[in-house]
Amino acid sequence: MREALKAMEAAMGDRDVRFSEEAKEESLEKGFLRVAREGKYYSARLSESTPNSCFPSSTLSPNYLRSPRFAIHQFEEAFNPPNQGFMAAGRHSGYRENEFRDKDSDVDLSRRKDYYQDRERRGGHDPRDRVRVRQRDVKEREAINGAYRPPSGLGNSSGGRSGDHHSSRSRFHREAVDREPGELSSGSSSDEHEATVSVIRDNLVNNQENGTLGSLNKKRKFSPIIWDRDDGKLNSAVNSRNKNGHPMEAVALPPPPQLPEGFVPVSSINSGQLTAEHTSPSDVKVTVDSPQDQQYRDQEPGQVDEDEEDFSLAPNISTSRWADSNNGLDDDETEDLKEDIVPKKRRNTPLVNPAEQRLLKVPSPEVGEVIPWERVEGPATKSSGSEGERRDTDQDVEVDKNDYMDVDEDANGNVAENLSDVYSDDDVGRTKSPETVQPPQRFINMLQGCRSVDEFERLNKIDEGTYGVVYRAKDKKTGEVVALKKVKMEKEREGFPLTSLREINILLSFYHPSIVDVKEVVVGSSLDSIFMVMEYMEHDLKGLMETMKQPFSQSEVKCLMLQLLEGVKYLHDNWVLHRDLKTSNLLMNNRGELKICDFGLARQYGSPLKPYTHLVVTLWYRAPELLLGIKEYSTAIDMWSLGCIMAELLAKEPLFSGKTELDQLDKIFRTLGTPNEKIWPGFAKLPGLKVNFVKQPYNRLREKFPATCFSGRPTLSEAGFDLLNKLLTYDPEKRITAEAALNHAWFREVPLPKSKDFMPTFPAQHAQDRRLRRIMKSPDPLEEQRLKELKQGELGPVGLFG
Ligand SMILES: Nc1ncnc2c1ncn2[C@@H]1O[C@H](COP(=O)(O)OP(=O)(O)OP(=O)(O)O)[C@@H](O)[C@H]1O
Repeated sequence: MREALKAMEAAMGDRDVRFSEEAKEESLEKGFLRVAREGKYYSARLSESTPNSCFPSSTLSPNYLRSPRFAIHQFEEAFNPPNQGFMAAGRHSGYRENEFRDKDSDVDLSRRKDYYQDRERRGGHDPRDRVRVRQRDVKEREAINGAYRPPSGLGNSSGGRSGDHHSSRSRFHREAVDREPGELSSGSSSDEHEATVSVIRDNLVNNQENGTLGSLNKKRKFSPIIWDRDDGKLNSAVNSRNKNGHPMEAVALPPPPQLPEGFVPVSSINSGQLTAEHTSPSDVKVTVDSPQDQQYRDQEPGQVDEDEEDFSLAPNISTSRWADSNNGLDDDETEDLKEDIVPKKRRNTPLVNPAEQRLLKVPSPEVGEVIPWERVEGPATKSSGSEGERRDTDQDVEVDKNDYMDVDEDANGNVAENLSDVYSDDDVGRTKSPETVQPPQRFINMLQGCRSVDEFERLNKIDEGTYGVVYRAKDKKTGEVVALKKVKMEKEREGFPLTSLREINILLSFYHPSIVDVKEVVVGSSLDSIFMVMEYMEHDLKGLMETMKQPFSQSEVKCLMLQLLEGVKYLHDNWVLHRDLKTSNLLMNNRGELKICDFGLARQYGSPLKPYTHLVVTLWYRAPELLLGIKEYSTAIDMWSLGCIMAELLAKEPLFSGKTELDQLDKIFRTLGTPNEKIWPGFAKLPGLKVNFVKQPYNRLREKFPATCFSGRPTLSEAGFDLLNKLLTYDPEKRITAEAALNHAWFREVPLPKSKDFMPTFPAQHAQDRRLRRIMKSPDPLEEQRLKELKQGELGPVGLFG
């Protein structure tokens, strides 16, 4: 650690940062350095002593330690207010004139110390203790419930009762709520398939006998939550675009976690070099009972819980890698700062393959220094991403001609590249060379600043969302076809929209094959027109499914879900919640690649931050805990969305298409059964549970996805249904994690996931404005609202690019 600190000093030496001995001691203890320079805060997390992120100091090599420095550059540039030239690289004088806070201290650790002492006095305890307690708890539970059984143990029904592991927790009574079946409600009709009680009962009994509803012990990600403080400020979280960008905290994240056993994601620029020693954010696990499908395991058909009052408190999970450090940041100023936290530049890699090592040997770019790609990689070793981009260009010409992409041509042209990057039928173990994917070229010319949007030729408008208008455009120099997302500024009175800053930062920072790549930021004629230059994707899944006659097959859904889960796992491993996963935010190209886009609502999680709004996630994909007003939520909200998406991919129609929040809940309850304290401890206390919802005691999801069917309904195997149930588990604590889902048996059974190369291709949608077309068809109230806004002409001046 000491060496690490020295290395950090050296790495940051040009910024004239000095750490006092005392500060070093503090840092060793807390794994966190905090620096105030020129009115801005920078934080570098050493992570060793932080819960959930232990890794040995040997990994804090100078290479690793470059990242705080990178991050500082990045944040300085990103948070230069627009009038100083947003993203105008090299304008370091900019922020000096815009100092948000003027702190003299170089290392701001004393408040943290005070905070801990204060906590101590108030009987609080170090969050790390909580981890230890939890870990002990895990062991105890494992002893009670038996050893961990992986998801492949489908059909095992002998797991612990869902309530068992809560038995030792404190108990409380909920207010009695008298409800009658069908009592609700929202006034909306249900689209459920009606089935007789006896059929349902038979199904349930059969399933139980078959063991399909049996409980499984599973490892559960010990996910951190967000602590709420202030209901009144909820809207500020939603409308945070109205805020000025605060000085940001550049946070060094630890190396990525170990991949699931036997699984090598498409993104494998990493290897297992560090995995044995590292702990990921998701590595602290608890054993819990299995999810949704077992929610009614102990419930006889027709039986409504009579012991609902006798339940246990849901655990207050509040441990995160950030919690320790952040607990020390207890003044408002710091809370503000934390609220606006964005992730630092980070790659999904412990950087071990030779190409990557070469890359690391190149010193980090200095201010004003241009580092051409060739200098890093050599001209012969372009990343597959770059190749992909070039292919995009070529293909797009093809698309323009006949509106179809030819996958064979593609494969012929790039066989080697593609073959290493797919889920082939005989390669379900997903082993692949770690050298297939390289990080993209994203060095910014610090002297010249951003390029102008004039360097692109507008081809057509693709879509328009809340925060941006997306165009298809061509780079005049390279001919490459890209997507340009113009940040909407018209409603901003106080500078650059924070949501866009977050999106730009996240997308510039992250690199993963399942996350849309932002190549650069360009400026329009006025400084307030900013464009993100993204790789162009021919489709979004929502639009695509609308054009399809048949739904995706199971093997195609598997291919898509694997990519989606990999992307979401990457986000969650990097402490980012997407918070708006839906089919229109999943892009697909005609190479069978799926990429997540729209990070406007994404944010970092895991700290005791300002309250998180529950008004995230488009209604149809919104988790029940959000619909019921919970504000302490975590990665599980994204996993629910994934359940809805999986069902939609299989059925080619949304699973729960509510018109209002109540209607949405009603639809969910009618399909999955009304939750109760037994299957979801804490349910009765949820803030939104003021309405008497329909009391539907059975999980009827299987009716929508039978194992066999001749009436055209989508079929789903037992394993597939098990995964779907686990994604759609009510209790967020029991909901499956991305990592566990990736290891699910469904992906290993026949039909195996389709290779990306053999995914179907579709006519490109670029000639149409996707959103307008979608709005015409979609009853999504949010979409309708947006259409209204569009019609009201709030779009600002129209130029070449809007
Ligand atoms: N890189 C891309 N390539 C092709 N199309 C894209 C790309 N990025 C976005 N789109 C299209 O533009 C649409 C809107 O993009 P995006 O969701 O990022 O905007 P938004 O304003 O944040 O939308 P929302 O209102 O859903 O929050 C997407 O649904 C997709 O159809």
